[in-house]
Amino acid sequence: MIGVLGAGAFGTALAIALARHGTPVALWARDPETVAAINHTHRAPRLPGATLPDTITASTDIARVARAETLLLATPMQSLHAVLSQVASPLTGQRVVACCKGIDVTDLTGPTGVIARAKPQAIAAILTGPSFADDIARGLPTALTLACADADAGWRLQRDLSTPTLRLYRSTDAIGAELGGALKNVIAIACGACIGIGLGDSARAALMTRGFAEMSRLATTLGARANTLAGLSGLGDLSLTCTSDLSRNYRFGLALGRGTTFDASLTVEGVKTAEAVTRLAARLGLDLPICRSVAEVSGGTVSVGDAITRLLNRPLKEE
Ligand SMILES: NC(=O)C1=CN([C@@H]2O[C@H](COP(=O)(O)OP(=O)(O)OC[C@H]3O[C@@H](n4cnc5c(N)ncnc54)[C@H](O)[C@@H]3O)[C@@H](O)[C@H]2O)C=CC1
Ligand SMILES: O=C(CO)COP(=O)(O)O
Repeated sequence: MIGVLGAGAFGTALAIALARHGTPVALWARDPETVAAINHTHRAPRLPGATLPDTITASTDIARVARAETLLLATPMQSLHAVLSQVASPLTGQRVVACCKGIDVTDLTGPTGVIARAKPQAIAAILTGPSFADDIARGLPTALTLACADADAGWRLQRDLSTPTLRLYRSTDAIGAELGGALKNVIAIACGACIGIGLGDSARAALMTRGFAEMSRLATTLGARANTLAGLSGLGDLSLTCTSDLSRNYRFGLALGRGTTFDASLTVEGVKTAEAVTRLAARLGLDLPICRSVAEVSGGTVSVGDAITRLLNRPLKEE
């Protein structure tokens, strides 16, 4: 039995993939309507079109779901600490796998840091990489990074969570994997804004490349390995998110660039992450101009046009 906290698009998609492969899944959702839809109609409101296997059972009882030996956390990043706080158990020795992407604006740590703070006796891991929930739910081939500082636990998680179409690569660099997944969303917003305002594909390629340099600068300063950033969780997810209209972060950026409105009910992790990154960079004395621009434009203090002018007018540098 695997427990999944969060019945949004990603939590539901992972539940479907695991259940199809023969693993029973208990899914926690906070609202009873979602639970009823899953249990009675095998449909999930956040993943329309998908039919859920009947070995997925949903519940509003977080304590029951949290008893599973392996727990996947699939709520948005900024709610992760609050959700873990609702679990009374210390989760001692249980494998707790964050499936969200971002940096907590309160304590400026990634998902495994939040798990360590809330449940220090749990084994924290992260599952991240290029993967749209719809693709996973449809059973299309997907490759992700499963990172856990505890190598033995990571090996077991890789074995238990891989399926014939969900291919997990193992790493012990949880910091690198979670920072790659968090930061690519910020760069995707920048790329969306660049395309939205009409700067074209060459400018987007420049932003992706210089954005990757910022991702690597921050992540390696915080202890990540450079080759983790070059893997699925970093470069892999950056490529997907900065180029696909299916990405909410990219589409949010497009709306900023076009000056149009964006559906506020959608999860856009890059906004808060840009804010957290800007504060982290100031604390660490790092220059991350693209991330800072995304924070300012998303926060409404600078226009897309002014941010671009400022980026282009920076002193010339060595690559
Ligand atoms: N949708 C996708 O394709 C992918 C999403 N992710 C990551 O998964 C995480 C979740 O994203 P999605 O599932 O797409 O979001 P979503 O917007 O589809 O669903 C979020 C779910 O979390 C619930 N939720 C929100 N705040 C909550 C709180 N305070 N307490 C309890 N539940 C709460 C909502 O009710 C909703 O069911 C994000 O960090 C995202 O970056 C990762 C890979 C792919
Ligand atoms: O993380 C994702 C793909 O790997 C999903 O991207 P969005 O959150 O931008 O939709």
